[in-house]
Amino acid sequence: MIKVGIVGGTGYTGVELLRLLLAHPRVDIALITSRAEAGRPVADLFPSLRGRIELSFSDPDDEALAACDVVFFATPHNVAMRSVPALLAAGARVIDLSADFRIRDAGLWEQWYGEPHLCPELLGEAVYGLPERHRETIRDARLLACPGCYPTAVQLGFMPLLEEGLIDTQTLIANAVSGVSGAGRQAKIDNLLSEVSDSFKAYGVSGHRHLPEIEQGLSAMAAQPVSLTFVPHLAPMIRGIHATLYGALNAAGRAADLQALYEDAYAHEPFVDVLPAGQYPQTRSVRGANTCQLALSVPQNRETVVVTVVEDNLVKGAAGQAIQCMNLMFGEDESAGIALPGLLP
Ligand SMILES: NC(=O)C1=CN([C@@H]2O[C@H](COP(=O)(O)OP(=O)(O)OC[C@H]3O[C@@H](n4cnc5c(N)ncnc54)[C@H](OP(=O)(O)O)[C@@H]3O)[C@@H](O)[C@H]2O)C=CC1
Ligand SMILES: CC(=O)N[C@@H](CCC(=O)OP(=O)(O)O)C(=O)O
Repeated sequence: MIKVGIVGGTGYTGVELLRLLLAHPRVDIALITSRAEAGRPVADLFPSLRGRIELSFSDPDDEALAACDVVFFATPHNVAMRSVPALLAAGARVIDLSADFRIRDAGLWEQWYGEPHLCPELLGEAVYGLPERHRETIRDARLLACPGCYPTAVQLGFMPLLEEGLIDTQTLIANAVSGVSGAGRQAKIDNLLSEVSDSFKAYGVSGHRHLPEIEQGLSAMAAQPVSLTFVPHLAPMIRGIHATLYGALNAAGRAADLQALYEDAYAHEPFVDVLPAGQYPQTRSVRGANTCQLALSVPQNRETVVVTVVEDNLVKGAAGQAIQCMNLMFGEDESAGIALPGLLP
């Protein structure tokens, strides 16, 4: 059995990890932390877990966490990097759902996250947890940096086009929409029901912290620097991300069978589903599932390709993808515990 610790068990991604890991055949959850709820039974805070878990929340404690085989950090950024060196030194492996180890350049990280990075020497070792791109290196990772929710959708959507060199790398556009759970579970006036319902807005247009992470990943796919216009939006739904991606096709792209390209590229991926031509993915279809669904469209002028992508931000965008990586790291079936259909048809 894999002995698991979760830091940040009361947040949205933390409880999603719990929901999925409790159904995992090879996982034993040893520790779940919360500073605010220390001592309280987990099932008392989350009644959906009644009868499924006996543990109570505990205060984060690196010594206790170090006895786990793997520790998940479902915490805001600037938290995991305080504990990771000690946990790795003690032999534990770490899967960080936050942004602490996603950007390889410490200076760029500090520019976007506004604090000095506490262990820049580990940035080169951290493996970016996008299995569709880094499956083999994930297997050997001690330190796994889970991609952000928007970055997962945008990178999976553009990947085959960039790897094959079929679009202009300087004019990429991603319009992406998130449900409110993407902002976390802590109380914020902006996220009140009365603020977000019956409303739709863009935010972070002049610069969102996911931009450098996405450009880093896309540039590696294209083997040259890419430039992306990234516009995130908030929609009145709880879960889900919908991204609409635009790429200007070059001559090779205009001549290619893009539907076949995507179907072939993702044919053996358990969690990427390319829809038949003419269909468009909906967030409701992947709610609760570790699935990224996408569709290709080429408007009649054949100048631009449009890729529409959906995922559940808390599953393929966070906890599900983290477990997919854990399965790879521990030699388990990649789909163990996460082979779930969406909650709605
Ligand atoms: N929500 C989403 O859709 C996604 C989120 N992520 C990332 O995952 C991480 C968690 O997100 P989310 O679950 O939404 O966050 P939440 O705000 O919902 O939960 C944060 C959790 O972290 C704990 N925590 C906060 N500060 C500390 C600290 N200093 N030390 C230890 N524990 C702490 C909190 O509990 P307590 O304060 O009681 O200790 C709480 O359990 C973030 O980095 C986020 O960016 C990634 C992809 C998608
Ligand atoms: C709706 C909303 O506010 N979303 C968050 C991003 C989601 C998130 O948690 O960021 P990571 O994926 O990097 O962890 C935001 O825009 O900051």
